[in-house]
Amino acid sequence: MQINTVSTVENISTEHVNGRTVIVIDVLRASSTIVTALDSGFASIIPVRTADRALSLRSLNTVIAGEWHLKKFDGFDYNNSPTDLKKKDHTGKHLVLITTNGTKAIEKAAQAERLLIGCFLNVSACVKEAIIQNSDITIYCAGTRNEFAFEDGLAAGMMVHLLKKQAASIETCDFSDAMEACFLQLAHQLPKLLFTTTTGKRLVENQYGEDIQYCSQIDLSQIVPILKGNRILSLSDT
Ligand SMILES: O=C(O)[C@H](CS(=O)(=O)O)OP(=O)(O)O
Repeated sequence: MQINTVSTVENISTEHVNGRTVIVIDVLRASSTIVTALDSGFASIIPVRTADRALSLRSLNTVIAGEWHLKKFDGFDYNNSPTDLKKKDHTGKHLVLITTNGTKAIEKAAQAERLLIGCFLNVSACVKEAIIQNSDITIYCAGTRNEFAFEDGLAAGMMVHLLKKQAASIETCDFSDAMEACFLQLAHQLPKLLFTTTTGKRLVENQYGEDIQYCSQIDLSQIVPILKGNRILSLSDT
């Protein structure tokens, strides 16, 4: 089994996607929001690319969330904030979501054999599920505004480490090994380290420090989100 880690949203190629299991990581915050939404009772997530498209899906059964460069769009119910979303019961509703990096990464990798969503919150469940299929795996870091995001690299490194421990025989790329080394060296500095990353600092400036603390929790959830058509569901519901 080959494991490749892709460092930014634009670095993905068809070779990284076709016939593979792709895990989209966007720790701060899209992946964490998606895991949290499914964990707290949303029936599905509908990722979209424009605010107009999101608003066109408004109905009694939808909740609309998202941001562009951290600012909530006019007319939306929520920012891309997992801790805000959790405050109210939306059981059975569908979350329409647009984010700066995460939903773009999901769209770019949509042709994967299986597309899973991962972050610290569901890291072990996600890795376990990725191994089952026995396909090659691409760990796809969404990053931030076309740049590498350290928090995504650390989560990728943890996944690589778990994969090495659990899969029978794997081959890793240099970037996967580098991220594993970073994770092993720095894991003890979580959650503090996430406050010092580029996205972490931006979130603090915008009063979203609570999200950083929340998103740094390891294995809070057993939910593994999977893309089915144009929706993201919990794998256990498919
Ligand atoms: O909403 C977020 O946390 C980020 C915003 S930023 O562009 O990275 O500052 O978007 P995401 O798509 O969740 O990475």
